[in-house]
Amino acid sequence: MSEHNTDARTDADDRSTTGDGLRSWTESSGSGTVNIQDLTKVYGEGDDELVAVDGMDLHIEAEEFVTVLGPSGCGKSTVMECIAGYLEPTEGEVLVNGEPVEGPDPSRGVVFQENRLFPWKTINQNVRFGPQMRNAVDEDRIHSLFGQMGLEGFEDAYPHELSGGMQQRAELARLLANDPDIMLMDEPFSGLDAMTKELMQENLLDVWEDDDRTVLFITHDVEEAILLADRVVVMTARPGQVKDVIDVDLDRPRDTDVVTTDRFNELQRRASESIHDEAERAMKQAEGRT
Ligand SMILES: Nc1ncnc2c1ncn2[C@@H]1O[C@H](COP(=O)(O)OP(=O)(O)OP(=O)(O)O)[C@@H](O)[C@H]1O
Repeated sequence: MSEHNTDARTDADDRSTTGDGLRSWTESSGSGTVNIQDLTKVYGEGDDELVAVDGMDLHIEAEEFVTVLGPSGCGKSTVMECIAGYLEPTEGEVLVNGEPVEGPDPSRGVVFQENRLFPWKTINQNVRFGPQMRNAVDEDRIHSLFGQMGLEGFEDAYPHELSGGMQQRAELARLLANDPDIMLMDEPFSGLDAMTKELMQENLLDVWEDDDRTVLFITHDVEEAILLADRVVVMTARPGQVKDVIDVDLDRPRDTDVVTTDRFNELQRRASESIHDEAERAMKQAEGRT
């Protein structure tokens, strides 16, 4: 067992559950370590077998903001879905707070590029759906989330009545209503226009700086990866592994102006160089040349 894993088990000792096995509302903050250990995920069988991720190791500290960069098809979403508990690893394991992930849990909230709001429910109904299912609605919290996400006045709107940016704010509010320890974000802003994306990045940084949450954020955008992260993990082309980990030593709190600094540019260059060869390999794979 690795040193990191031992640390994570100590965190797990402090973890409490309610009678029905779900993390209780008040006890859910403060933890959120993730240990990915020798994770391999193979899809299909025989001639259709595809090794998406091969022996990946990564430790994420509680309250850390980690972004993941990698070429298309290198297994980023696969890794995230193993942490979320949507997928089972073929080999290896994912530990959260020292315990193996055995399925989805509200303490691990997921946001995708396309929001998963219920189209037939209002924004208010969507946001309170998770807590309602667990009999854990906190009216003050729901109310303050609407303020924090700039959704006041849109409580009774339906998702299709909102812009793409507003829908992603509602999606974030829906996620935060569950007070997750860990936020798993799979290219959440990639479908947004540049200005909305920048506002959402600032919004997310504010949310993260205010609360004690671990964030794993997948992106193809090198600038976004550095702007948000404590550490940028660069993955290899498929089968995915960790190629490089870049410590982002930029001051916090951060806003989008930081992208004009020399240090930002240095980090951006390093990340771009690191991903360049992998992107080429991924392109050859896609063209069937490897
Ligand atoms: N359910 C599945 N069945 C078979 N192959 C799959 C399945 N899901 C993903 N794959 C394949 O596994 C590989 C990794 O996919 P994954 O979506 O994890 O990559 P990614 O890095 O998130 O890609 P992208 O950046 O394009 O979103 C890809 O080649 C993909 O086609």
